[in-house]
Amino acid sequence: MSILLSNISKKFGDFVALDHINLEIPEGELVALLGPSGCGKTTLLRIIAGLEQPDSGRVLLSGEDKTDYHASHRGIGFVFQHYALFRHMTVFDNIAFGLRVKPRKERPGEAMIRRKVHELLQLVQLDWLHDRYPDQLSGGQRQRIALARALAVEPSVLLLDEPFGALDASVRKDLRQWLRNLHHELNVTSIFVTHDQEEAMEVASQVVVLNHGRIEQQGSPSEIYDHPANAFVSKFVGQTNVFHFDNEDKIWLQHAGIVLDDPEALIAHVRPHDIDIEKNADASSSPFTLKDWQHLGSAIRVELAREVREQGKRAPVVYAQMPNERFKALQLAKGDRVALRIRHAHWFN
Ligand SMILES: Nc1ncnc2c1ncn2[C@@H]1O[C@H](COP(=O)(O)OP(=O)(O)OP(=O)(O)O)[C@@H](O)[C@H]1O
Repeated sequence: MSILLSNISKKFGDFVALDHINLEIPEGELVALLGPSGCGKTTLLRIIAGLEQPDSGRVLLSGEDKTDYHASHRGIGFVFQHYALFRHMTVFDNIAFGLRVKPRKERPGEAMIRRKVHELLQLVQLDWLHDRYPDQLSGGQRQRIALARALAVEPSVLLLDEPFGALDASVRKDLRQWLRNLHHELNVTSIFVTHDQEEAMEVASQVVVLNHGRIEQQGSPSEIYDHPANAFVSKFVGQTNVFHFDNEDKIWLQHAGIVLDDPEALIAHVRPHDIDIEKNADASSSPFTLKDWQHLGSAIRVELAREVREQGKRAPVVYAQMPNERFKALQLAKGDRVALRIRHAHWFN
């Protein structure tokens, strides 16, 4: 099912939670709504689900205006972080619930329900837990059962609000991959809310970046990361160094290979992996010294301190990132003076 949101606005009292949202999601996409806390992600999800009414604007599902339809008549399944399983029911009964409460005419027979629930349990790879109660499951298992329960009624759209929010980092990582694979298998149009940019980039085919109730950018993970529409997106979707071309940064930026081709744009954002460092003759006149470094696994993050000419001013630390081998080859020690080479910058004004 495709989703079209046209001019959606929503206020709570005087507070504008959503401000003229226009968004088109083609059938079968796996979309991440990404943004800082309070930017309106959950409100938008609830409006699509029919759990909240917009003040203005329309929600079209497969081209049909469903704005005034009740949540139960939209063909949407949802999994919310705090939308707990029924504690007094077994895993099996939790998943069967949606099928058993269907109107008599649409309700499958008990044998059919049994088959379907076991199929879903195999899909989420937890068939062996069918007779347990929710309290006897781990957090990750509970989330997978909640997803199986949402899928039981064959929704045309799946909405997930911070589905892995409460889980620890390694379980989260496994479930991300698992959700991606599951989506490949089922191809249900799905939207999940997250404030974790890594999660959005890793799982989604499309990322929608929200801020203060507005869409800042929509695109594939690589479009968002490599071509951020503005400074907010650039900062939010990955670590970046911010330089100002109109002050004393200008001299060393030019030394580092930066060319300003738009005179209006004076702020350069440079990703740490777009900075290389050198310990050559150039370095003696460089304002940078090696302050510290950290191992990130396959890469090293280097902290560079910069001298500033104005007394009493301190420049922010500059971060560079490089493969372990490159760092080893440089044979650096703390306090070494280094020259910077910048491969690429994004310019904003
Ligand atoms: N029922 C409500 N009454 C009043 N204000 C609300 C209500 N629901 C949400 N808000 C406000 O609207 C804004 C957007 O809330 P929303 O839950 O959509 O944000 P979010 O992006 O999902 O945030 P988080 O990542 O923290 O969950 C917030 O400032 C919130 O306080």
